[in-house]
This record gives sequence, structure tokens and C-alpha cells, in this order.
Amino acid sequence: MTSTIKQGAYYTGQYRNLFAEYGYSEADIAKKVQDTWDALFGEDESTKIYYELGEDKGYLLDTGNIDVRSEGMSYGMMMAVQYDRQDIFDKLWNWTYSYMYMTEGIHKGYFAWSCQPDGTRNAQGPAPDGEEYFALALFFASNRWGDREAPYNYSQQAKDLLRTCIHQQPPGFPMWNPDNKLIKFVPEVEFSDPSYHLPHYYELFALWAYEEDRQFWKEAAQASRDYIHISCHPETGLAAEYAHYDGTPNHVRGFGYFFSDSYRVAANIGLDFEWFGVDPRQQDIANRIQAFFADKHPDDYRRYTIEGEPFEEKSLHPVGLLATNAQASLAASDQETAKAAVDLLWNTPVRTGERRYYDNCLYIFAILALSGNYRIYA
Ligand SMILES: O[C@@H]1[C@@H](O)[C@H](O[C@@H]2CO[C@@H](O[C@@H]3CO[C@@H](O[C@@H]4CO[C@@H](O)[C@H](O)[C@H]4O)[C@H](O)[C@H]3O)[C@H](O)[C@H]2O)OC[C@H]1O
Repeated sequence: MTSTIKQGAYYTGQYRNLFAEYGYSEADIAKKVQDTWDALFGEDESTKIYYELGEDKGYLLDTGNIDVRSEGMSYGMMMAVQYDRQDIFDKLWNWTYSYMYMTEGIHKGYFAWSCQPDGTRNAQGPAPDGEEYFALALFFASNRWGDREAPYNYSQQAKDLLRTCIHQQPPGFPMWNPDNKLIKFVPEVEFSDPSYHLPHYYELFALWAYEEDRQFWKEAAQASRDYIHISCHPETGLAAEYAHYDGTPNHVRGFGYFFSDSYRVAANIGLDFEWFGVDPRQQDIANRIQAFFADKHPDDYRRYTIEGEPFEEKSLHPVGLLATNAQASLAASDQETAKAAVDLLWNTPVRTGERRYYDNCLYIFAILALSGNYRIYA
């Protein structure tokens, strides 16, 4: 794809290696980056989350729920393009396109959010965080490796998907509210999930989507930065899993607290600040989240109200939580807590056991981001 953007003008083009800034050696950092890939995509049964199906398909398994999620498939594609592994990327995309892509019904053009490892659908509805990761991973693939025949015509796939996301017609629903430009939890509801907000992705959609859609994405980036600001608690920085459009927690089905979904907000803030660096409010949120966790041990991470009141219930994904908190250091200005969060990640191995999928996805993204290897491919 011909790119008209210039590094340093539209985006920062700066990829800090925070591990190096905090004293770790280049050799150890490179080893950590490679070892993490090998742990997730290699043959170690205790850490792997990537599996192959036949010669030309592969999937990320949610080892805790024994299903394959559009979230995980799109994360895997983003990991593969960052690691320059087109072979793995194409196997993931082939699996996704073969089994998750919906060609009929009200969700036509979206991807089913959960399938069984053999491809059988568990659900006929999508989860919008998958679509946004698919779109950017596909654009990066196009820019890095070039488009091929369908379905490996990456940029065309990305543009068509984004068009569906914002123009889906009745009886279906768009994934973004057309008026406030906020991403929805699922297309058919009118509330959001703060961890789905990726303004740094929307800035790039504003460059590469169909021409007529670009203004929407530019406005969505601003709307999401504002939304993150209002959905993170002013003292703790914590956000709920689900929240109303005014940012207040939505307690439907018990999702109005700081728990698994919420962890990603800290990571997203870190990466947006790294890639675009345009929202100083993100520094304050990152500082507050890191201060909140500074005196807490991962073995005792809990479910919390966004005011910071702990429940008895332990975190399901403590490694994921400490990883996302570490990634927030890319935005944080309080150097003491920022370094402590990064050191904690460095000294924590990838997770083993049945709940490893979500933790290790968040872990590898943090390792990439903090080593300066989670990059824009334009
Ligand atoms: O009929 C619809 C349902 O189809 C609709 O389903 C929702 C679809 O989105 C799902 O969200 C995904 C799964 O959970 C999040 O991440 C998990 C965080 O916790 C970890 O333990 C787990 O491993 C992760 O996968 C993802 O970010 C989402 O993509 C949601 O769970 C379904 O309920 O719901 C509304 C109905 O009307």
C-alpha cells in the first residue's frame, strides 16, 4: 500500500525501549522478546496457546474456556505481523475467514466471536474488539508484505470490514454508535467496554479506510480518548469492564467492576501515548493505576470497584494485569512506579496452566511494547 504518512509528523515514530532505559541489556531484551514468542507459539505444552489445524490453518486457543475467540485470533494476527511471521499470520487468517466470517444474517460481514477448535460456531454474534484488531493487523500485513489473492488481499479485507463496522444496515447494527462515535460492547446494545477503545488504531484507520470513512475514524479517535478519560476513576484510574456512554460503570451481569476486560485500558493508554503522544490526560491515568497497584502483590490481586474497594474474589489473570500495568509505563510520568511496574513484568515468567491464554496474550503485547517492538507498519 502506498502510504502518504510521514513518521514523526502524523505519528511519533519513536519506539522507546523502556527495558533498556531501566538498565536491562540489549541481549537479554532480545532474548526475552524471542523466548516469549517461542513460549506462546512453540511446542511447550505448558505455555503454548497456538495450535495448527491441517497444513494451512492455525488458531489461538482460549485455554481457560476451551474455545477460539475472535479476540484471540485478531491478537494472534497482530502478534504475527509484529514478529514478521507471515506464515503464522496467514494460517490464523485462513482459520478465521473459513470459520468465523458470517456471510448471512443480521451480523453479515462480522466474525462470530466464539468457535470450537474444529471451527464449529459457538455463537452467531461478534465482539467488536476482534474486528478492530483484525482490521489493523490486516493493514499492517498489507503494508509489510503486500496484498495477494483473496482472502490474502489484506488491505481490501480491512477496508471492507471497517465499512461494515460503521455502515451495517438494519436489521443489523453498526459496531460504533454513529452519533457519539463510541465503540459498543456488542452491535445490538448501547453501552461500551472501556478496554475496547483504541484511539491509536482509529488514527490509522483514518488514513487507510475507504476515503468516505476516514473522517469518522478521526472523530472516533478523539471520542475514544475523551471516553477513556471519563470512564477511568479520577482517583484510582480504574475502569469498569462495561460502562455507559457517560463513562459510569454498567453493572449488567456483574460487569460494572474492575476485572479481566478492564486490564487492557492501561495497556491501550501506554501504546496510544507511544504512537501518537497527543493526550496528556493519559499520563495522569497511568500514574494513578500504577500508584493503586504499587503496594499490592500479584498473588493478592482481586476484583475491585472502580473506587478501589477489593472483593474477596481473586483476579483470574494476575499476569495479564501486571503486564498491562507495566505497558502503562509508556505513558506514565511517575518514574518510580513506572520502573517498578516494568521490573515486575521482567521478573515474571509467562503463565502456565489452564488460564494462560488471556494472561499470555497481554504479556506478549507488553513485552513487544516495552522493548520498542510494537510498531506502526505504514
Ligand atoms: O447474544 C449476545 C452475545 O453473543 C454476546 O456475546 C458477547 C460477545 O463478546 C464477548 O466478549 C469477548 C470475550 O470476553 C472478552 O475477553 C475475555 C476476558 O476474560 C478472559 O478470561 C477471557 O479469556 C477473554 O476472552 C473479550 O474481550 C471479548 O471479545 C462476551 O463475553 C459475550 O458475552 O453478549 C450479548 C448477547 O446479547
